Amino acid sequence: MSLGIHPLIDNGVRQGSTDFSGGKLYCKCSWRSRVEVTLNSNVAHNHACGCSKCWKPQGALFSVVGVVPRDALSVTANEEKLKVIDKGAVIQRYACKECGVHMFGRIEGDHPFKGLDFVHVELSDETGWQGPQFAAFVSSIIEQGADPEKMHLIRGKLNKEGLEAYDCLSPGLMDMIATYTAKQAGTFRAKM
Ligand SMILES: N[C@@H](CCC(=O)N[C@@H](CSCO)C(=O)NCC(=O)O)C(=O)O
Ligand SMILES: [Zn+2]
Ligand SMILES: [Zn+2]
Repeated sequence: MSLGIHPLIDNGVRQGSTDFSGGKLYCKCSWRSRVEVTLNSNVAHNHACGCSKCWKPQGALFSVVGVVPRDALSVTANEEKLKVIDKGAVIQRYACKECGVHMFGRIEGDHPFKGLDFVHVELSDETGWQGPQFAAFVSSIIEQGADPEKMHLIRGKLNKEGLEAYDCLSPGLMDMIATYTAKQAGTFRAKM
């Protein structure tokens, strides 16, 4: 049985190159009218995400999404085809109105990840992008119809491909969120 986790994971995760410094992402429209996003940076914290909001390719249970500094991202063709799919979400996801692909997600309000844009490197023809490092929001796939009884198979496959399976974010990202929250609360480094 093929679990269809994600094309970048199903047949083995490929790690990128450390000296890779970015490339272009394209939506799925024909080349004449496709939205083009240029990244002047590799991604970081690249991960499989099981949440219901991140864009997934057809048939995949997970999205693969990483971050770049906001200043490293520019829309370089057909920007007028982009629209924010949910203005109420923390991450404002800019999708192509025609093919539906999410080209990037941006946080505008106060947030620990403000300044980072969320992108899907599978939209690039280039190799060298950081490979997926872990899986986040794994249990959330149940909300989209996955069978709870099959979750051990999903987590097993993720682990087999070297990805730790978390039901929220990775410890590194959770620490970033908690550090931000502690600074806001005035409790940062108050103990130990
Ligand atoms: N069970 C929910 C979880 C949604 C969720 O909190 N998603 C995270 C991760 S997205 C990238 O890692 C998040 O930060 N969401 C903020 C946003 O999407 O605006 C579900 O599945 O919907
Ligand atoms: Zn498109
Ligand atoms: Zn997500």
